[in-house]
Amino acid sequence: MTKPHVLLLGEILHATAEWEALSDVATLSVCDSSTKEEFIKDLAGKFSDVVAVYHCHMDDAKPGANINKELLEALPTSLKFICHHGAGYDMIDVNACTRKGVLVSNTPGAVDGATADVNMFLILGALREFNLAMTNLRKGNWNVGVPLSHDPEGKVLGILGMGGIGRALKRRAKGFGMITQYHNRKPLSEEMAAGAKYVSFDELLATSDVISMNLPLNAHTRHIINKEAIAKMKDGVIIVNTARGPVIDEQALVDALESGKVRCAGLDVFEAEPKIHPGLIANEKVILLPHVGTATYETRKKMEITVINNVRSAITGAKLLNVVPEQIHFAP
Ligand SMILES: O=CC(=O)O
Repeated sequence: MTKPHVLLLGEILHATAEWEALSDVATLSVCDSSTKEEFIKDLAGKFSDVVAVYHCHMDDAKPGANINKELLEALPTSLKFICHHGAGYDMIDVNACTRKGVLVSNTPGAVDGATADVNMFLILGALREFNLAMTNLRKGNWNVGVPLSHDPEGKVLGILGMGGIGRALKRRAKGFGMITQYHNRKPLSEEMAAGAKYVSFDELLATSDVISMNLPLNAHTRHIINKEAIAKMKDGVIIVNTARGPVIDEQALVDALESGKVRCAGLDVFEAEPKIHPGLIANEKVILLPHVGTATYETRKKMEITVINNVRSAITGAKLLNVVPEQIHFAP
């Protein structure tokens, strides 16, 4: 009996043994199409019986990087599962997948600790304006002109999007004496909220000293932080983002940093990464990282194993372990 065909779009760097072990239940292929055109041809040829795809977050130019309506039209009708490596899956058009009967999984949980660590680093770095101090030292100016900054202790942290990363951040922030409030579409159970207060979106904006972006990017959250939202915030607020760049209107943030309305920001993600708004680069107070939230050996391996477990479950049990929330109601 022929085994179901699984296609890897991207690469596996850590869980190679676990990937190879999948060959006990599947025929494994690695996408070697060098252009998008060649990939479309291969989808009608050597990949025409693929049942599940292991999908990585790749440069937009790479074949298969974006699973949009156009690519979904070209994907074989045998395809039933897309198992994405990453918590954020904004490069996959989930509604179009649903219409085609394709289920999508991501890697929640695996990313939480590492991303929350980076998030906490950005909060501390922004509150303490460490980028300015570090730049000053490298310029040979020691601490001359480095202003006093602010403690985390007693500050109100407003988490927008209290999923796994938001909750892991709350635990870390508690250790620094911060008081957490959050906004989600729905309040969490008391156990999951673990003492964090549920507030409306506007209340979170108006009463937080630090606002942390921990929500997925979709049509509802794109530019959720814009000029109007920033106007509702406290003067001198801190904004940090480890989620996705486009949840913030970057131009509005740059303007607010220039006016002092936003005292400082800590950003791991950008609206058009890897391009960064020159107003962010020029502002030495702002702490910037090149999208490294999950970039540790341990976490990347956990993420790869999570994807492989989803592929295995898809192939052997026709269901995904981590189906994305949009599909949870009709997934088996
Ligand atoms: O950006 C990282 C992820 O989506 O996991």
